[in-house]
Amino acid sequence: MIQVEGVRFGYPGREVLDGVELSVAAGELVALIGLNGCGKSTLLRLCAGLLRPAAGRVLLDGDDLARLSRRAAARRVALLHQSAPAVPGMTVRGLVRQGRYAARGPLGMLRDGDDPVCARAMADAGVADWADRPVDSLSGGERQRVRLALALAQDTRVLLLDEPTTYLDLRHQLEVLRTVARLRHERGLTVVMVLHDIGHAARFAERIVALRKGVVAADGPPGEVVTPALLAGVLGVAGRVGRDPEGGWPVCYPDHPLEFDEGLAE
Ligand SMILES: Nc1ncnc2c1ncn2[C@@H]1O[C@H](COP(=O)(O)OP(=O)(O)OP(=O)(O)O)[C@@H](O)[C@H]1O
Repeated sequence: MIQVEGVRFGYPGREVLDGVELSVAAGELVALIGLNGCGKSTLLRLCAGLLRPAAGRVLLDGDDLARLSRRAAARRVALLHQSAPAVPGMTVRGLVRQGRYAARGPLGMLRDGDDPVCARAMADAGVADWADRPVDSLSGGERQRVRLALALAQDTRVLLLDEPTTYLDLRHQLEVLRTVARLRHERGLTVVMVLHDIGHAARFAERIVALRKGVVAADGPPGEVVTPALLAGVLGVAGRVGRDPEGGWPVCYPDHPLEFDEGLAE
C-alpha cells in the first residue's frame, strides 16, 4: 500500500533522508522510531504528499504521490501533525470539520450542516463533549486528541500519526493507542505512527521501523528488533530488554544515555 523507494530528501543545507526503503502493507500497524531530528516527521510528510522527494518515490497503492494533487492525496492519507492550525476562537467541531475539506471541497463545506463522519471522528477521539469549546481553551493533552479527531475526519484508509501520544497522561496515551489499534482492526486502516516511547511501540505495533542516519536501520516485529543493540545503536541508550510476563511483548529497561561515539557510531 505505501512504498517508499530510495527516497532522498533534505532541507537547504541539511540532508535528512538518504535512500529510505520501506514498504507498508494494507492493514499494517507500524511504529517509526529514532532519535530527535533523524527525519521521522519528514518521512511522514513525504508519505502524505506534503513534501516531494529529491530522489526516489513514494507510491500509494501503486500511484506515485508526486503525480497526485494535495487534495487527491488528502483523500487517501491523513497526517496527524504536531501543530494543527488553531484559528483563535475556533471550536473543536469547526476545526474537525476542516478534515472534511479534501472529501467535500469548498462548496460541500459551505453546504454541510453536521457531518456524520466528523461526529464519528470526535467520538472515536473522545472529544465529542468539547465540540462547542474553542480549541484554544483546551489543555495540551485535550488538543492532542482534537488533532487525532481532525485526522480521523479525513476518513482515509491510511493514517500517519506523528507522536499521537505527546502531551497525554499515561491513561490517555493508552486510550489513544488502543483506539488506533481498534480502528485499524475494525476499518482495516493502515497506520504508521511515530512513537518516542519504545515500550508503547513494542506493545502496540506489529512492526517497528527504526531510522538512523538517513536510512532504515532496523525493521521487523518488536519481538525480533527490540534488543539492547537497538536501544544502543538507534536510540543511544544502554539498557536491558525483558518480556512482559503476561503479554510476551518486549519491555525495555533503559539505563543511561551513551556517548555518541559509544553505541551510535558503531
Ligand atoms: N522546515 C525545515 N527547514 C529546515 N530544516 C528542517 C525543517 N524541518 C525539519 N528540519 C530538520 O530536518 C531534520 C529532521 O527533522 P524531522 O522533524 O523530520 O525529525 P524527527 O525525527 O521527526 O525529530 P523529532 O523526534 O525531534 O520530532 C532535523 O535536523 C530538523 O532540524
